[in-house]
Amino acid sequence: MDILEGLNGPQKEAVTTTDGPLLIIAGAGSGKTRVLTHRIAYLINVKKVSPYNILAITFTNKAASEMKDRVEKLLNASVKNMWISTFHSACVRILRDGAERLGYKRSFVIYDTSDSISLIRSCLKELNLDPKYYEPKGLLHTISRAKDSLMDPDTFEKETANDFRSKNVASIYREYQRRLKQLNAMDFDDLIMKTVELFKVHEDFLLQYQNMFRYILVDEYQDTNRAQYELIKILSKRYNNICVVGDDDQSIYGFRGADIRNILDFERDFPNAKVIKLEQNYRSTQKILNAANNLIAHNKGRKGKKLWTEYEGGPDIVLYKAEDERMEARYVVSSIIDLINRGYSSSDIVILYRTNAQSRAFEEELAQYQIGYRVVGSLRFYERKEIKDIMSYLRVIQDPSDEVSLLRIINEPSRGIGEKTIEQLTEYARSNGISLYEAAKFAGDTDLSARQVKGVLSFVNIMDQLISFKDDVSISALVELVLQKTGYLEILKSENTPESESRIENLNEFIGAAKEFEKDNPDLVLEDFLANLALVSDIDSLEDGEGVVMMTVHSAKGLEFPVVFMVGMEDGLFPISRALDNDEDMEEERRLCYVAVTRAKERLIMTYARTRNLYGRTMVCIPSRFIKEIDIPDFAKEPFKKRSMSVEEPGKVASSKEKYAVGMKVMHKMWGSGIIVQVKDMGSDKELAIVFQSVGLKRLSANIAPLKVEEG
Ligand SMILES: Nc1ncnc2c1ncn2[C@@H]1O[C@H](COP(=O)(O)OP(=O)(O)OP(=O)(O)O)[C@@H](O)[C@H]1O
Ligand SMILES: [Mg+2]
Repeated sequence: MDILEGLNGPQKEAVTTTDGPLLIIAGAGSGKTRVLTHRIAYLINVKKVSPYNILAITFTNKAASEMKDRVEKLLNASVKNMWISTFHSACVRILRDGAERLGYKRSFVIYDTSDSISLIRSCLKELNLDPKYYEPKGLLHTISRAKDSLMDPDTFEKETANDFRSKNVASIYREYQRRLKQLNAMDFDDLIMKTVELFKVHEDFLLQYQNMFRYILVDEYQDTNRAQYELIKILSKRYNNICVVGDDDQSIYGFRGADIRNILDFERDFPNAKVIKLEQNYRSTQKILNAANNLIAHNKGRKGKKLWTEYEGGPDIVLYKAEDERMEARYVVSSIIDLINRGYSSSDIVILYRTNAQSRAFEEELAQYQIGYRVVGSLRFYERKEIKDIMSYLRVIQDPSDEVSLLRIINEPSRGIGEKTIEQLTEYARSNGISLYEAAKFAGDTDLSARQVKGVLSFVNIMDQLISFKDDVSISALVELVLQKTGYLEILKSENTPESESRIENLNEFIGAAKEFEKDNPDLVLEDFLANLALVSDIDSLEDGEGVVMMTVHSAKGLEFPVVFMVGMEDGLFPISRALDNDEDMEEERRLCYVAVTRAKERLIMTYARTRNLYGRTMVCIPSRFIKEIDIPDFAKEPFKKRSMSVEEPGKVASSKEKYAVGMKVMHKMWGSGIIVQVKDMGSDKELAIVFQSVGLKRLSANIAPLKVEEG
């Protein structure tokens, strides 16, 4: 197979310009990733470069394995051992080889976030600092940013430590690094920083790798941080065959230390760099590209470029205004049902949102119609740690003998109730034939130390209090009380990291879910609420490649879908509120929106709500400024065929099978009310798939089922 086949002129040039520095700066969907894969194949097949002399870097493991697949197809040979990987996995491989030179053992361990946090805790103890004022997660975040810009503890101290607190932070960083090394461990950020250090200190080692990686390729270059940039700069110094592809308009990781200067300054740092622009887009319709071009034109400081395509026409972009977030979810899901009926498969469709907490409304609505979905890059709402924790609290309040739930929360947040304590309590419970919760009340009668007893009793105290509130306050108020009385919320607040912020958002969203439930079911109690949650959270997991995809815009980078829903298009949500008074953040939000728009191949549907309950608050919303900037004169107002809701009077028997359509509400004699989700032609009859509130999905014959059409 000819490797240059299926490439346009500039793409061919990019593939065949193999020597010297090359910057391919091009808009979304213009074939950058495709150029990289063809370039690898070209180097190997035509230039006879050994696969071992190539290093290709992508942003995620998924992207790396996709790139391998594509190269294998082009070459018709296996590339299993090739260095096509993320920055982190490439560095692990290099460090396994050279870590001994830095005083680590070959077998160094890699610490994940939770390991790192417990280590920071222990450093605080060592330094006699109070974790209340030096919150471990916040510290880790600070240390991580320092490592992103290659600041070791000394540099960090010199450059930032100018008051009492920051001096202490520098000491914590120093102690943390000392302990890591002592433990023969590296955290994620060390992987990059230590590799750079290794190369800087050991020239012979560097030379060995420079000779090995004669050709270096980097995808999504706009999102590299300083440390990663230094790494590729130092590696490519000898042969200078470095090809980076990126799109300054898609730089969206500034908050994680990605440095847009890396792309804007490439030509300065690599003199003689050749620059190739790709402008033809092969992904999207012209209508979608117009939207993307209009939007991004509002950013200053960019290397201006405009996308075009031969794919004229295509369906109009849809803008839908919903009354509130539940109507928004309902609209999106009924549109999805319509699209599926028109032949799209559910995995062609993605719902993109700005923050994870937004997924809940869609998850619930999709579950109701039994449409499979996957939440990518994060957990489903009800699988998230903080949500499981709060649900466990509620379960224990409902039924203190629920041991599984009790064990989940007895030391969450940490109250010094460790494994040993729990073991002893369990034993006491078993030998006295009582529940673990009962046993906890008698902690004083066990062999536990005074300190342990105190911890256990204070937990029981809080829980007893909460249990006594159960019947007197609403469910949502109870949830708030749990978060307050247990200190759960306070601890998250003091962490003050993007992660803890998102946990708080999710918890507030959970309060919102409880409020919704109360409003809809004023007579129901905690037990019913929990039963209802069990239903929503218990959906079978899907095979890979099935189901509607849901994810944040951040995780959609590099991907493409025939149908894209962009939901929650409101000022304060997208763009996110903190960007409203900060120009730099606003430009990053706009790039993020550009990423979202350019994921769409055929259809783009944007929705916003007039009012929104999010994070447990009701807000009156203003449509996103990005909608105006996208500036489409003719948004389709009624995107999907208006469903023939009912031509009959409400409640009248639908006698003709023609009367049924997807989305109709019907009333069944036995099963009560339901909604038609599919109509299949069966010759003279039709098969109706209906989701009933009482019994779930049923398939019925239109001719004989005892149905009445309800008012839409
Ligand atoms: N010359 C071409 N002929 C036909 N299809 C092409 C061509 N170049 C790219 N494509 C197709 O266009 C789509 C977008 O390509 P690709 O993902 O490589 O773009 P990209 O520039 O990496 O996009 P992003 O900026 O979103 O990462 C893919 O489906 C790809 O197969
Ligand atoms: Mg790409």
